[in-house]
Amino acid sequence: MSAPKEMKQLTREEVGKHNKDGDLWIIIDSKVYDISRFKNLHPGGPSVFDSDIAGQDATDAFYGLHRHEVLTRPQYARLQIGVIKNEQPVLYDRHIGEPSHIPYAEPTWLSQGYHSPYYKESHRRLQRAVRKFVDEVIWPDAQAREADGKRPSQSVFDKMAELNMHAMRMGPGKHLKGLKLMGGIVEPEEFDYFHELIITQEIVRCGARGYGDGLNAGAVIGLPPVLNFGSPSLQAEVLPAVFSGQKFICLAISEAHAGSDVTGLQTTAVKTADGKFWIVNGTKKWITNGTFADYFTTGCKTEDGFTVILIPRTPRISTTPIKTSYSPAAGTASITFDNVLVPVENTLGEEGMGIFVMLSNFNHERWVMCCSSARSQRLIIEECLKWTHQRTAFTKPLTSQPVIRAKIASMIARTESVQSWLENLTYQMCNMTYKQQASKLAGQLAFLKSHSTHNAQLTARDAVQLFGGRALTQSGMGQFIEHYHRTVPFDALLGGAEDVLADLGVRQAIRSMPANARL
Ligand code: HEM
Repeated sequence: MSAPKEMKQLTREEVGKHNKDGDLWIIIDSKVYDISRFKNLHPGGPSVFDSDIAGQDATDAFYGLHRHEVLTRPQYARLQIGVIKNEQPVLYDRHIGEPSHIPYAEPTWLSQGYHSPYYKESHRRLQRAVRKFVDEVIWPDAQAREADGKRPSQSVFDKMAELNMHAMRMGPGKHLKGLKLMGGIVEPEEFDYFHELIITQEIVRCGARGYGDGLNAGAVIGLPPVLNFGSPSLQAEVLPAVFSGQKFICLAISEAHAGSDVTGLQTTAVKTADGKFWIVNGTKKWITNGTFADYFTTGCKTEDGFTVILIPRTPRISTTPIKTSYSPAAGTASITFDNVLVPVENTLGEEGMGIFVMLSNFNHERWVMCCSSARSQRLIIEECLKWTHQRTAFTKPLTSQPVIRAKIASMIARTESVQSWLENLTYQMCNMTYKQQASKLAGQLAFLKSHSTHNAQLTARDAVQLFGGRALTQSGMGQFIEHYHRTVPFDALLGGAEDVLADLGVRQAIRSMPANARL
């Protein structure tokens, strides 16, 4: 952060002399800016500089109205002409690759001076490496693509592939065997659900929901059926293609006609007379990554019921982008299958048993969503704490108002409860077989997902109250709040609607009631 060498060393008295139109300097965090010409171009208007800040220290005035990032944009950074002699800049927004020092901006296990029984040294190594990678490679692409709506850059997929991140996002399992994970800092055999949680939570820190989904969310939900039910030859073709970031896959279940009610689906798969191919016809809707997917893990109505089939892209499949409230970077699509021929070997699981293929992945999918939700709530807390700390109203920082502090208290309590429950359940997953997870954790994870997304929406609402009008604009101080508030309702729907999941949790509990229990 030190000033470039050619910067003038100035005293505050010298700066103070440049305090009029045509010769106007200000100090922000010990850096001196010449705004003589910029004044009339200033997006906030020229009049703000006519006040007593001309030639003076405008640090507090600046941070009450702008994000730090404004000063790092090249067109504004070059307004800096000097530094104040014997002073150093002390303000920053984020240190690349470093943990945040804002209270509650990190889970306790990453906060200085706290302890956790869950995370081993390999988790900490992975977290540090992924944090750096996300800050340096993913974060800038996330901000740019969320804004321009293009899909995540292929260079990001490629770099993730080099580190085998796409494979790690599928969780622990034999698909990791022999792979060099994150440059070799974690052994495939020791990779567990906490490692996976770390990767998911680190990526979510980008605060770009559409981009986050664009970054292979389709594989997170669409590849497990291939991993668990695909034939060896199908796996040999599809897994390396997806793990190397060269091919993309999506889960194509929901339709305009039906979503969770799979019996209502109208996409049909009928066998050819020789029994060698399926002929697939129908439409799908809201399919994440659908616009650029090469493979479609597709729910079809077949003679025996509901069957899941892996359909490679052909010219007889058309995918059209759907405009949603988040960025088109997610590749959300409507899909039409028009007499698409698919080899029967591409059937995932048994014919007519597609529901088991889908059910088998629900727990993991919901757990991934809880990881994301817990971390994105924390990002909002960090934004809110910074804002209410630096913003002055009625001559005092916003944090001096009890109503503001009460909102922050609720946000923190909600987020910490989600993360703690999540870590508990992750620990259970690490110590249970898949079958045990299915019977013991379906209810717990349904509850946690419902609890997470309910809390997330309360936090989004509270954050809007704290940021006021700035929570409604897509740039400026409240840009992450606006984004979060706009996109967070998705989380309460995907992978099971909030109320339905809460009900599922209770129904599971009732099923486990001992027959002889009485008050
Ligand atoms: C080098 C110094 C400055 C630069 C480069 C700068 C740049 C900007 C930019 C880019 C915006 C658009 C909103 C955003 O992107 O956040 C903005 C808005 C604004 N600026 Fe500045 N600014 C500077 C100094 C100041 C100072 C010292 C004040 C106040 C005393 C000020 C008052 C405002 C106001 C009131 C707005 C409108 C904010 C809103 O609508 O939320 N600016 N400025």
